[in-house]
Amino acid sequence: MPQNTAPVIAFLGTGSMNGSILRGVLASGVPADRVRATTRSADSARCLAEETGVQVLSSEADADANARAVDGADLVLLGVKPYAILELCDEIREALDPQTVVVSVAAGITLDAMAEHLADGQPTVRSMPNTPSSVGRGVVSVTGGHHTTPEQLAIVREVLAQVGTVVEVPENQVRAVTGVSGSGPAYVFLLAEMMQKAGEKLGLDPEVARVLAKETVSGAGVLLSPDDADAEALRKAVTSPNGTTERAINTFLDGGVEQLVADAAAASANRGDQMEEEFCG
Ligand SMILES: NC(=O)C1=CN([C@@H]2O[C@H](COP(=O)(O)OP(=O)(O)OC[C@H]3O[C@@H](n4cnc5c(N)ncnc54)[C@H](O)[C@@H]3O)[C@@H](O)[C@H]2O)C=CC1
Ligand SMILES: O=C(O)[C@@H]1CCC=N1
Repeated sequence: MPQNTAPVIAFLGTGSMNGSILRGVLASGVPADRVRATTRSADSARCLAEETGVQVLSSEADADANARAVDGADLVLLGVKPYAILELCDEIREALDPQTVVVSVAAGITLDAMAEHLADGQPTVRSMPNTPSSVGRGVVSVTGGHHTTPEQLAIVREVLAQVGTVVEVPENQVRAVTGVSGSGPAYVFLLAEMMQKAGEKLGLDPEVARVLAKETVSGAGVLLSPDDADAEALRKAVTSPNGTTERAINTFLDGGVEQLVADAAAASANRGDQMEEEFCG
């Protein structure tokens, strides 16, 4: 993305997820002066500003912080917790330019609910990103709202492409995206935690077990990185007939791991549905 034409982006609520996208956007070469951010506390605003060089306003220190941050922005990324998204829409509604595209990264908040809390005709996008965005290896879905033009959606896609792979899905599939990739990094980290514990049980020093587990998961991730990489083929390359890995894989499969992963993804998706009912009515 050419630096002088980069859209001005405001990140409202810059914690784990919006912070990951912010760091990824900056790492891709978007200049810090094209970006603003808000957090709740003055301390976190100061830390983030020092780390990134971006102007960060605190909503605790300045009640107008969010409204001020969206002034002149082309894109606004809403990154507060789901229960607070619609309140934040109310807060910034009058300060938004009619052309500004409002992108929510929240689970369980629908495009219709956002539209009800913004001015008529305000362009909106619902997205479901994940935290590897901070290292440019995120994967994120986008769904355009009723008033979002293809050109506006293309700009959002272009910005998010700086932090990873972008897919477009209909809104009724965001629940499935959440179950696979939104929550997904946590599944992989859980596996790494369990591999470390297993190593300790097998008698390894905890630090050695930590390094083995962490490097195995991250190294396997690198092998899976090329576009044409195939998880099944990579697994088979480790699995010698009647060897050690075959015994381990069969232990996973006999223990019902496939059903367990499907159940976990469905539980995440179903919680997204529940949140829609709780917060969007
Ligand atoms: N953490 C993740 O891996 C993912 C999170 N999400 C979505 O991202 C959103 C945020 O989640 P996290 O980043 O995990 O939460 P978080 O708690 O780390 O971040 C929320 C941030 O919002 C700030 N904040 C709260 N109220 C504010 C206000 N009125 N004005 C300005 N800043 C305010 C907080 O200080 C905090 O920095 C949620 O809606 C979640 O559904 C989506 C995909 C993945
Ligand atoms: O746990 C959550 O609700 C958020 C949404 C997807 C990942 N983290």
